[in-house]
Amino acid sequence: MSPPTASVVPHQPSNINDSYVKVLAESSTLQSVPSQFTFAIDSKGSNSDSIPIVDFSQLTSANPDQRSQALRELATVCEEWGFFVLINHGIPETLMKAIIDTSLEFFDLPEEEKRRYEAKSALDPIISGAGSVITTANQRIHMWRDFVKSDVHPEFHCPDKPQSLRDIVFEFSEKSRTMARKLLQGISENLELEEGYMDEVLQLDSCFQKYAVNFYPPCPQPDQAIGIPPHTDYGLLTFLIHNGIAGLQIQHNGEWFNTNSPHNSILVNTGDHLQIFSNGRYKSVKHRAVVNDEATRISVVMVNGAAPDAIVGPAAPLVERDGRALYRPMKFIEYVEKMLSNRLGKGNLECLEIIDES
Ligand SMILES: O=C(O)CCC(=O)C(=O)O
Ligand SMILES: [Fe+2]
Repeated sequence: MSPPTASVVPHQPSNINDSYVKVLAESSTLQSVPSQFTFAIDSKGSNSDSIPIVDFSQLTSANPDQRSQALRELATVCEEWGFFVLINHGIPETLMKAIIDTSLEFFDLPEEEKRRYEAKSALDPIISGAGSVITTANQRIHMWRDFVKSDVHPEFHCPDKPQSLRDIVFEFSEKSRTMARKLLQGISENLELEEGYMDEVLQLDSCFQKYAVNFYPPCPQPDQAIGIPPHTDYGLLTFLIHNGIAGLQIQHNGEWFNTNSPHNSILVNTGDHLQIFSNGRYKSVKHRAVVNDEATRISVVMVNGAAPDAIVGPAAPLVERDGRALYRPMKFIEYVEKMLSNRLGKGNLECLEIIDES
């Protein structure tokens, strides 16, 4: 007689709050949003033809007139929107597709594989899970999304599986870093800072980058759940691409706008550290991810920041020009830790605001 085969018991989360949203969404009996996810929201955003587009090839053009024009446009979009659609950026379409497809495969891995990266601390270099957040109203919200994140610079980390992920994420992070540096160079010129000042103060050669993937399964009641509630991002510039399913909304003049992105474009938003560094000139844009009842949406995000150890405060020449600093300086990585462990709670930027009592 052959020995009995061990019965394989699939991982049963001890508590529904532990469950991956993907597993929940795939359950054939799910018809409404479980109560712990309930977050009533009017998810219909406005559409606008005026969401800005920045042409990267003009920003890097050898033609000085073309470049000056592109720089002026960049200054306006950073001041007025904090968000733009980047086109002609030069990242190959094959790489964009590969990172979306391979990131998607991560969520099909066996649960044990994904649970290897469950967070032990906010600064773990690789984290995967399904997250909940505390809002300003002290409410715990379960977001309708699963995620995986890894730090990719200055140290490179990446989940072991899917096997091809490592090379793809490495290449994408390198290319997006080069792009981030060029955009920041343009921003630095627009802020009339001396060449090299920003690179040196923010130690951009060792800049922090995080790769993050958000996986939003179809939701039976999209107006009763949220992918990610309204928040701003830490860092200087966030890049985002997705699988063609809309869901990112940005706040502009108090109104929520749907973002759409032409084929092969990259969505860029300004982060808290750019607001701090620019002494409030460039606001970190508030955004959220809404869900839908038809198709799985995936977004691949690359956060671009200063070096982990760089102290980020308002740029000294701007403080001099403005007569005062609007924010207290803080080490980049301390801010990230603060934000991740209290994510989407009280605005982190508010903690650094210097109130003028004069
Ligand atoms: O998935 C999206 O569109 C938004 C993602 C996002 O805001 C984030 O990961 O911080
Ligand atoms: Fe975000």
